[in-house]
Amino acid sequence: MQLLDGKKISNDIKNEITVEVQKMKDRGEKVPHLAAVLVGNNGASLTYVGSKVRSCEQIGFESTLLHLEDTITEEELLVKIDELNQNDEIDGFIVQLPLPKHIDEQKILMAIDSSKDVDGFHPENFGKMAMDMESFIPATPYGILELIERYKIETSGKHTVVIGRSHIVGRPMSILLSRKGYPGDSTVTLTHSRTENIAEITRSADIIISALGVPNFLKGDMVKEGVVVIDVGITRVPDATAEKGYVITGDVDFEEVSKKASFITPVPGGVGPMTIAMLLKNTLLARERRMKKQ
Ligand SMILES: Nc1nc2c(c(=O)[nH]1)N[C@@H](CN(C=O)c1ccc(C(=O)N[C@@H](CCC(=O)O)C(=O)O)cc1)CN2
Repeated sequence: MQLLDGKKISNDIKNEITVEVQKMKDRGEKVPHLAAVLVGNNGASLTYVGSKVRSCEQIGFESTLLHLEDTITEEELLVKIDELNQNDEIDGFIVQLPLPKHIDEQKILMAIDSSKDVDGFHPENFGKMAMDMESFIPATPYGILELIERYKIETSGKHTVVIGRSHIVGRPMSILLSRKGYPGDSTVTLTHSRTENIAEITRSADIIISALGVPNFLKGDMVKEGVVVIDVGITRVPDATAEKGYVITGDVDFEEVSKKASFITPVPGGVGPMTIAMLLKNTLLARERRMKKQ
C-alpha cells in the first residue's frame, strides 16, 4: 500500500507556483491577487480561509480577506461581490462555503464574474468544464486529478466509483473523470446516499473517490484487493480527549481499507491540502489569462 501524500504534492505545486511568481516579479509584472469572502465565524471555514491567505503569503501572491458579519443581507453581499468583480487589482476571488442559511448560495455564486471565479462554481465554468473548454476546474476535483497524475495511477479502461453528488466535489469529479483523453479518463459510476446496494458497486471499483461526509462510511468489506481509494471526507468528530476537542475523520475506515488498497489518501494530509494548492493554481491561471487580454 502506498500513501497518496497530498501534503507533499501540494507543497511541490506551491513551489512550482512560487517559481512562476518570481518570474513575473523579474519581468516587472503584477503578481496574482486572490480575494476571499468569509461570512460569519464558522470554525472550519475560519481555518480554511486562514490557510488560503497564509498560502498566498508563502508563495508571493497578494491576498485580501473580506470577513463579513453573519447578519449581512443577501443584497449587501451582492454589492460586495459586484465591487470585487469591478476591482481591477483582484484577479480571482472565492466566497467561502457554506453561507448562512438566509443567503441563497446559488444567487451569490451566479453573481461572480466567471473570469474571476477561481473556485469554478459559476455555471459558465461548470458548463465549459463539461464541454472540455478552457475554464476553472473546482479545486478539490482538480487536486484529485493531480494526485492521480503525479502518482501515475492508470485509469484508462478502469472503473471509477464516485460517492457523493455535491456541486463542489462529486458532480464535477464524475464529469472530469469521463472526459476522453484527459487525466483520469475512466468508466464512471456516480453514487450517493440514496444508492441501493452501494457495497456491490464499490466492490467492483478499481478506483473509489468518496465525498459523502459520513465518517468511516467505507469499510474493508466494501472494496476489492488493489483498489485505489481517495478520501475527500473531513468531518470534525467531537472527541474530549483530543487537543482541539475534535478529530478530523474521513469517509474511509483507514485501518480496514488500507489493508486491501494499492494507494490510499490519509485524512488529514490527503485531499485537503490539494484543494488549497489548486485554488492557488487557478488564481495563477486567472492572472495569466487577464494579462493575455490586456
Ligand atoms: N468556496 C469554497 N468553499 C469550500 C470549498 C471550496 O473549495 N471552495 N471546499 C471546502 C473547504 N475547503 C476549502 O475551502 C478546504 C477543506 C479542507 C482543507 C484542508 O486542508 N484540510 C486539512 C485539515 C484541516 C483542518 O480542518 O484542521 C486536511 O484535510 O489535511 C482545505 C480546504 C468547503 N468549502
